[in-house]
Amino acid sequence: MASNQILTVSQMQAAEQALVDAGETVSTLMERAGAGAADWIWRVAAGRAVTILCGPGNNGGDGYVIARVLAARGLTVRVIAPFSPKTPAARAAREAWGGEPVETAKGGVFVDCLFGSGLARALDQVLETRLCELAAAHDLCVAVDVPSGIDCDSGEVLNDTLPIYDLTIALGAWKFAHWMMPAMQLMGERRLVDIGVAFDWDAAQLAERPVLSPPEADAHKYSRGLLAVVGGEMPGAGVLAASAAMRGGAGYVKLYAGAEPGLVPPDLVVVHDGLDELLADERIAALLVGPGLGRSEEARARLAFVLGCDLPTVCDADALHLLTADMLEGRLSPLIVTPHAGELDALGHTFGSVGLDRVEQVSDLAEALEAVVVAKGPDTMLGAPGTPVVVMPPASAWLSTAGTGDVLAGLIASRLAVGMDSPLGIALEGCWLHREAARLAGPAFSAGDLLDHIPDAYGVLL
Ligand SMILES: NC(=O)C1=CN([C@@H]2O[C@H](COP(=O)(O)OP(=O)(O)OC[C@H]3O[C@@H](n4cnc5c(N)ncnc54)[C@H](OP(=O)(O)O)[C@@H]3O)[C@@H](O)[C@H]2O)[C@@H](O)CC1
Ligand SMILES: [K+]
Repeated sequence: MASNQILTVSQMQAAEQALVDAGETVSTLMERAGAGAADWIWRVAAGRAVTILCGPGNNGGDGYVIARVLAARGLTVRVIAPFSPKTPAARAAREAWGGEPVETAKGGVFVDCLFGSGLARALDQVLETRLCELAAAHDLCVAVDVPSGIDCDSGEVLNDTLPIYDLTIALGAWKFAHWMMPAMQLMGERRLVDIGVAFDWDAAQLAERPVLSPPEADAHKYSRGLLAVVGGEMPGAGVLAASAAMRGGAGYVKLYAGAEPGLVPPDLVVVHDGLDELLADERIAALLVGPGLGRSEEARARLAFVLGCDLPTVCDADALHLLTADMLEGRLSPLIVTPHAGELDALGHTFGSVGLDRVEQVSDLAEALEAVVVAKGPDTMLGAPGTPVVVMPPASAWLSTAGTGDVLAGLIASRLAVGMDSPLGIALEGCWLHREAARLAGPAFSAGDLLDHIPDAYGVLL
């Protein structure tokens, strides 16, 4: 059964080998992959002609299977083959197709079977131009497995100019490039064809939508979770995070920051003095520190004090620039950090995970901090100690506005105060609430507008 696992090229090769060891042949796998891809292409072609560009490897082999299947269903199929097939399975697939390649074609659906997971370098200029011209000459573009010219594992785009596809049909399992920037921008809609690849416990996962619960019938504000948000110099960010947290499931949110009364919604409790007294409250279920904290020495001392309380904590924003290993010494409670790309780099410098690719960086940092790392951005990725990374499906690009990170931190902290799942599950709940709220908010929202959509987002996840 197709799963949401994301495999590296070497994991994919191992999976293919395991199937071959179990008695399959590469040709039967190619047949399955090609037939599955042909089904999708048949649907989107809706009777239009199909042009398939076939490369030298097994991605090209898939193309010949697709050509044969679609021609047998009565579609006009044109194959363009700048290379002759180099693998036994691709050669057999071309023979079974039995047609004559053409030099060029236009109109209908263009199918890219030039290169898949075996791409070893950027396309040369001639191939790049040919690929782009063919894509431009057709009404609809489909990439088989992955678009040609991208690195499957890193999501890097190796050529300056590549087509943007309407549909990408992943074969056997997702690759990181399907869900990682910048390659994911080329994919269009994504569909997965199952070819029998087994579930790999060491594989990364594409996040699945969590299911939240309503409060128990006898719930009260403390049983639902008391969250303290510790801010600092810039109270607006703390107010935003706390306002999100009030809608994320926690029963009670207290904000410690010098917020002006005019800035504070009436249902948010603001504490101005006595941080030690506030944090000594045994009813506190979780803490959020960082949004609006500042980076002064006072902020650093405040962060150290908060972390020293050893309560379940979310660290965001300024806290991520101030965080050092000694502040985490002896901590036993869950920690979740929510860095954007710049903060991830800052943490990498402090905790020694620079020069790695993004997946390794997130995993390494999770191990070093013994924390859940939510590397937020257009391709949000979550890491936890001893667990492969989890990648969020893309969210609204309108989230790229100031303050939405504070809202995310507030939501994750709220889920941490509710505390019904593992720290990784909790972080995912917050990310999904954020994603759903952004979807419901539509275009051009501000971070404050997002707050109004959190209750409906919650409703979607119940
Ligand atoms: N895994 C599975 O279970 C299944 C996988 N399947 C399919 O197989 C695909 C992977 O196939 P693959 O390994 O043959 O690699 P593929 O991408 O077709 O090309 C490699 C060839 O291209 C060449 N080459 C590379 N870069 C180049 C460049 N820039 N410019 C020019 N040439 C370049 C390279 O030769 P090189 O020049 O590097 O020696 C080699 O000849 C996978 O994506 C999926 O579609 C399914 O069929 C069934 C089940
Ligand atoms: K391809």
